[in-house]
Amino acid sequence: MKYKVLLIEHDASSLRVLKRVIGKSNLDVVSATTLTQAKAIFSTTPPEAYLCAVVDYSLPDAPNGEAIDFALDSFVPVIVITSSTQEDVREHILSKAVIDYIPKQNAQIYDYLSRLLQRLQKNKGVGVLVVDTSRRRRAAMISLLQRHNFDTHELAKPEQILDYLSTYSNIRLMIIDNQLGDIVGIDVVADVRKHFHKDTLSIIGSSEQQSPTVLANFLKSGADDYLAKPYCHEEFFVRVMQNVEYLEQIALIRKTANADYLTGLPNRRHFFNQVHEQLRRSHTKHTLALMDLDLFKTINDTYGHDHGDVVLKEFSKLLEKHFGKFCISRFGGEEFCVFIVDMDEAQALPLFEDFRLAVSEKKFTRKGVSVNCTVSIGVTSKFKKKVESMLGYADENLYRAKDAGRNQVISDLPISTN
Ligand SMILES: Nc1nc2c(ncn2[C@@H]2O[C@H](COP(=O)(O)OP(=O)(O)OP(=O)(O)O)[C@@H](O)[C@H]2O)c(=O)[nH]1
Repeated sequence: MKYKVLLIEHDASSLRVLKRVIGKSNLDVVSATTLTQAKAIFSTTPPEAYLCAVVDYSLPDAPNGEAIDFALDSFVPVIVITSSTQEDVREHILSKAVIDYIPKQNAQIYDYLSRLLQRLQKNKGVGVLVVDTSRRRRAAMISLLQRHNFDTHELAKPEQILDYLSTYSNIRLMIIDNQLGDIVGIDVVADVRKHFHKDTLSIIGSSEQQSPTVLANFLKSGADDYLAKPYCHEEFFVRVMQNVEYLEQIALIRKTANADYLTGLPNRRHFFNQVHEQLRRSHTKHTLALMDLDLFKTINDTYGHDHGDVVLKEFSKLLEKHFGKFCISRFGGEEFCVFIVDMDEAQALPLFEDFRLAVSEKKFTRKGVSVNCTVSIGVTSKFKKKVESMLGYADENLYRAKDAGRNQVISDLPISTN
């Protein structure tokens, strides 16, 4: 869903630049130059359609931040921009429940706004759990987090944390107080870390105790950061954002390391990690298939390497469509692999036969030129100690498929479709 941003700005040149910046963030801009105009436009759209409002503090018909109150009263989060450098204006803005305040000082503010808008969109999918026995302290944090569009969760007691984190898998950050009745937050963190790794969950410990050992013990027990109470809003957000962004960076690095550069499919190493993970849970029957595009060199030689790349990418999409719920991989070159858990080759063969047919019927088109391509598939359910042993058996069957004329599925079973 493409969100809207309500932009209320009187200055024409600033309006033009802001529209461009917001539009670049893949958001629809709804703009107004006065509060009156904004009210008229806003009355026709539900507030849920808006990611936020970007509001100039001083407008001709709203000189003292009245437009901020209008947006907040309409349940739209607000980013304020202002050319005023007066301290009392800054304090007035920050006394309201705004997302942020951006002074119109230099061109960097547009870059900052752009990053902020992207964050607000991403935050909608990021869960944050606040664990604190005090309803007032929880409410204060939840209110701050909601301004930044986080998906918020709260718990007054630590006993349910593990179940909670397992149920709500989008929770990326837990902020936990140290005084949890009879239980110490530091001990809870140590326990949570046995189940949730730092790469998937960040933890910020927090306390009203002014003791340096609390901070150190939180960090030694597995917390990533510490927030001393009382805290100022800016510090709270900086710590929250840094921890969330750290996890996103890790996820990005992991994704890059695990994926084949051309097709985006899992690479061989990641494929076997996934397969071993599945085998830990299931010990019944499995099927592995090795696939190799037929006479692919001819496609490269005839139509060029770029067209060959298109074939590989389109083939990968088809593979995902047919086998996306199983483990799949591009092993390299024009060789692919599929591992199906809890299914023997007799059950899996029709799936591979369907796929082989779909590939043979597909047109791989680049710049108006279409080519056909077929695939040979070797399938096995034979397993000797390690799953890697299946590769050898599948490879033998793949060789037989090539030898028998290509464009076919060969397994250890004598079946009619072969
Ligand atoms: N376009 C493109 N070609 C690749 C890529 N990786 C490997 N190839 C090419 O894939 C071709 C594989 O050719 P061969 O191993 O001779 O096999 P084949 O032509 O498919 O013949 P058979 O396997 O016997 O059916 C070679 O020409 C490689 O250069 C890639 O990422 N992109």
